[in-house]
Amino acid sequence: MDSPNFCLLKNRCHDDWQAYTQHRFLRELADGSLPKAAFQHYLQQDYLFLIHFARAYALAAYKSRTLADLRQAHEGLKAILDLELGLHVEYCAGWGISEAALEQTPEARPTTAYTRYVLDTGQRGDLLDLHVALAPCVIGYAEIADWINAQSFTVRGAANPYDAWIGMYESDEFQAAAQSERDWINARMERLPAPRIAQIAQIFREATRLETDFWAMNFEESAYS
Ligand SMILES: Cc1ncc(C[n+]2csc(CCO)c2C)c(N)n1
Repeated sequence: MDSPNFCLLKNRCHDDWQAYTQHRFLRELADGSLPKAAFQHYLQQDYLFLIHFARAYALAAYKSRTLADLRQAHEGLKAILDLELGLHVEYCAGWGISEAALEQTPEARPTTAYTRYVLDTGQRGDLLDLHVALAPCVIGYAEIADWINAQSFTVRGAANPYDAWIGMYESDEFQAAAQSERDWINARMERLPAPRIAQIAQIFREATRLETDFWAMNFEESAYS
């Protein structure tokens, strides 16, 4: 039998993974029909989300025993601060929303739920628990960009207002970050006993479901904010 690896985590929550990575939000983003208000809500919440995820990578750095693990955490932190947040600030500036205003955005409950789940899982568990809680995000967005590009209904270029978002997650930098995260998790899963696999599969599933809520909230803003 093959040794356990990242694919096993996805297979154990196949339906949840599909619900997350092929969500209605993404279909509409891909063909450009997503209402602007839904995207704006998403991006503003994601700004708050990324600040907490940067803290989670800092926690991963703190929990690292080796220089290699420290560098892995550093890469995640850098990608958020130097790349990802820049897109959010730029989109929002285009809509007349300043960074100061972004910081004042009230946090929606799905944002609180997901970010604090990852931070709590990381504090309670070890470095593998933390990376598995982060995996749906890092690896999921890279797979989502590939999925979007493979769909016949996808519209790219100036005709799609969300083209820059797709462009960021299909980029070599993000695809490489996702691959490095897959490799890191694969190496640590190789000799894990079944009960430990079951534990991390549960974490992966929970984080995946919280990602789905993060898409869904943008269509039902009044229920959350
Ligand atoms: C809700 C939500 N989930 C995932 C990402 C994507 N993402 C967050 S941190 C990170 C790795 C380092 O940049 C990636 C790819 C997001 N932006 N928002």
